[in-house]
Amino acid sequence: MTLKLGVIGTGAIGADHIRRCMQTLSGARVTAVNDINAESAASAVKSYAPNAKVFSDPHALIKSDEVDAVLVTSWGPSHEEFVLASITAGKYVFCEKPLATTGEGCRHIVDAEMKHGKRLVQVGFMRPYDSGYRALKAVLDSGKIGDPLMLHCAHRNPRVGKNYNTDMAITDTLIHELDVLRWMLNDDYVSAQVIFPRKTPKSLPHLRDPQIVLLETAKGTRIDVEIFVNCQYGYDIQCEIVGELGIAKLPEPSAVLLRSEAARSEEILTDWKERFIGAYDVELQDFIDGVRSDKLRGPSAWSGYAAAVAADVCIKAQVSGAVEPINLPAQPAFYN
Ligand SMILES: NC(=O)C1=CN([C@@H]2O[C@H](COP(=O)(O)OP(=O)(O)OC[C@H]3O[C@@H](n4cnc5c(N)ncnc54)[C@H](O)[C@@H]3O)[C@@H](O)[C@H]2O)C=CC1
Ligand SMILES: O=C1[C@@H](O)[C@H](O)[C@@H](O)[C@H](O)[C@H]1O
Repeated sequence: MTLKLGVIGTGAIGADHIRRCMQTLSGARVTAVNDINAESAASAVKSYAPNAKVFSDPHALIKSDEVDAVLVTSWGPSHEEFVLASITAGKYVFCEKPLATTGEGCRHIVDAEMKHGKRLVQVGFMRPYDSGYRALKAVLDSGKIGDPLMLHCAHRNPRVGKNYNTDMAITDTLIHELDVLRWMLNDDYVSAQVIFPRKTPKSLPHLRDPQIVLLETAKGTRIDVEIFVNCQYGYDIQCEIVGELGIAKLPEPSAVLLRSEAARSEEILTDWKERFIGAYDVELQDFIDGVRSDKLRGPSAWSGYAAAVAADVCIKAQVSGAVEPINLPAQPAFYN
């Protein structure tokens, strides 16, 4: 049976997910959409899902018989409400990151899901599905570089819009590293510090950019992550693991090596949509397959909660400048 999907939020990633569900993936189709901006919903439907019904009320969409499972791709602050409503309706829900903008908000979802008694939530952390990160983890797990001692990471966007603020460097951008590095290392964070280097003149007055986040894990691995969202030159994701016996680096996306005008060059991507296109395809196919087989396998609400707890502390550390402790409760057996 083809899964009927309802999508809440038809902006950049919502429209892209509708396109991939309708044109690339198998086993599902988009039957319903909602956006507070009716023009955005109408435009997404026209482009990718002409037979989908446009709902003016997101809660009516969630409850509708025309929807078997929900994709939440609206702005971060609205996620908690829609995920909780999906759990109440007993429907599977894929929620883009962040699961909620605070640890407390994520905890409400974890508690509601455990009370329901079955996993219903998958978080849109796509990096564990990325072939490069998977290859890097395979090398680490093989023991070839020994135990990880230090990680040097960078998350660079060419530029951001005027609504992006200093907190969002953590809740919207660093949140990807907070998830994927925890998965990569199979370890939890115990402290965080945030340092602000000289500010780029390309940033807006209200935004501190770049930032360096220093993390420490329970096993003692030290991580530095540069967040630089007005770097101008491209969309660039770096991750280097320094181990006891060697170094392993995230592969660069494949690109043609060009020899031209007395220079050797390779194109750098400029957009997350292209950089992680394969990972988004695989994560959503995994969600669709998980729902159809009544068992989700992707990043859980607990992963969303763990990342949000660390993000809360990073935001505190932005203000204090101090090394702040991170205390994540033990993972409930429900999520093992
Ligand atoms: N996994 C990833 O790499 C990415 C994840 N995202 C996440 O996806 C979410 C959406 O991001 P974008 O598509 O870039 O933003 P966007 O601003 O392009 O689109 C968001 C859409 O949600 C709608 N919306 C906002 N509040 C709503 C509400 N209460 N009810 C219904 N519709 C509502 C807006 O009108 C807009 O059309 C964010 O949580 C963001 O962090 C975004 C980009 C990449
Ligand atoms: O999730 C994403 C955006 O929401 C976020 O704003 C960007 O910084 C990230 O690179 C992108 O992957």
